[in-house]
Amino acid sequence: MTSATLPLGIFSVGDAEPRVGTKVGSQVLDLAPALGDAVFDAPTLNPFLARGHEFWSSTRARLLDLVPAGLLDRYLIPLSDVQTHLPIDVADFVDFFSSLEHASNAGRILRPGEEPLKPNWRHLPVGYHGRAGTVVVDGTPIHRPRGQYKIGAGGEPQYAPTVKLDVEVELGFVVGEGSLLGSTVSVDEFEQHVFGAVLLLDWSARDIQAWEYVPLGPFLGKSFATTISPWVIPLDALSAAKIAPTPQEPMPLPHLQGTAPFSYDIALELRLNGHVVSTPEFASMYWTPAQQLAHMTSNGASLRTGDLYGTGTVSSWDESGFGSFLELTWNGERPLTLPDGTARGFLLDHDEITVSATAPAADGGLVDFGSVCGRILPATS
Ligand SMILES: O=C(O)/C=C/C(=O)CC(=O)CC(=O)O
Ligand SMILES: [Ca+2]
Ligand SMILES: [Mg+2]
Repeated sequence: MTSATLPLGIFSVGDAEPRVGTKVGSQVLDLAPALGDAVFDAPTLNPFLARGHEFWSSTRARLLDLVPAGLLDRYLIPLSDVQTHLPIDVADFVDFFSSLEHASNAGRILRPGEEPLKPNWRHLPVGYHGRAGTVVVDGTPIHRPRGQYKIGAGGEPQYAPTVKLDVEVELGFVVGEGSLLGSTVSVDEFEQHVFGAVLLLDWSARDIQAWEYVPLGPFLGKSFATTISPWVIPLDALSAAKIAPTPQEPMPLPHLQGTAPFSYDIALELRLNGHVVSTPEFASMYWTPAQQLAHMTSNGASLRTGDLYGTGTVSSWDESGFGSFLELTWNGERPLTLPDGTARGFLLDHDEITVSATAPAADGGLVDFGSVCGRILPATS
């Protein structure tokens, strides 16, 4: 792992107020005193994010000079002594649906006999607006949601705890610099507006979702919680992970094209109760994060500091990289057998989901995204 990633997050020690830090190996650098700037003496990254791209890059350049030289060592705190917090005050939350493999698999599972992809899918990155206020940080317990759903095709709807609790493996992108209402943001302006990336768990209740969303997008089937990792990886740390995007056919309309399009080579790992159940590859995503940003603003909707967008489930054509239990168990019909001998359709109470990721770093090492974890608690009464 490289120590040059310098991800940003919010930490606290004991009863002290949360503030901005960067992770350096197994330590956290306390940025407000280390850099002498009150923008880091804040309980979220938003004030820092709002300062814009040039400030993010100059801060990173300063740290890359000072940290390896040992000049800030007195501001380092062992990670084991700190608590991490939700890194951003999430302004708006959007979730895309941009993996060809996931969209095709989900279509086959949920709408057998129909064309798996809707006619618009290859023309625009399909997405929906999620619930910003229920984005939580790594480690926050997830209560099994209740909702309305039908048991079996002919059954009556009932209001009960979900029996099809799922999770989707995603990346989340964090907007730093906003845009004006009525203006659009082009594919080429992505790095100007987006500060960095997090790991994202899109908790999904498939029975609630199936009953409520046709023909609209997901609502209560997904709005009960979304978990993100505590450390935001700056795009500047991912320069060596840039790759050519997946070829697109047909060619997207001009407003979804860039002059030098790119995606990222990021290897994800999904674990259930400590057992690796799949290893999705972000490189296979059809729509890029820059195209998603351009699409999101293509009607003149403005960006705000703290906007978060999920890329959509990262998946594959075979089970080695399936990014949801919907796919891994084919809607519960083919339960997984775990190494501990237990079988799993959808998630059970007390199950623990962990996602981690790495990407190539400029120094030949790896960028460590760290991990994001959520444990299922029984439904509250
Ligand atoms: O195909 C469907 O009906 C539903 C798919 C999803 O729930 C996926 C979703 O949230 C978007 C994504 O993460 O790819
Ligand atoms: Ca999703
Ligand atoms: Mg969700």
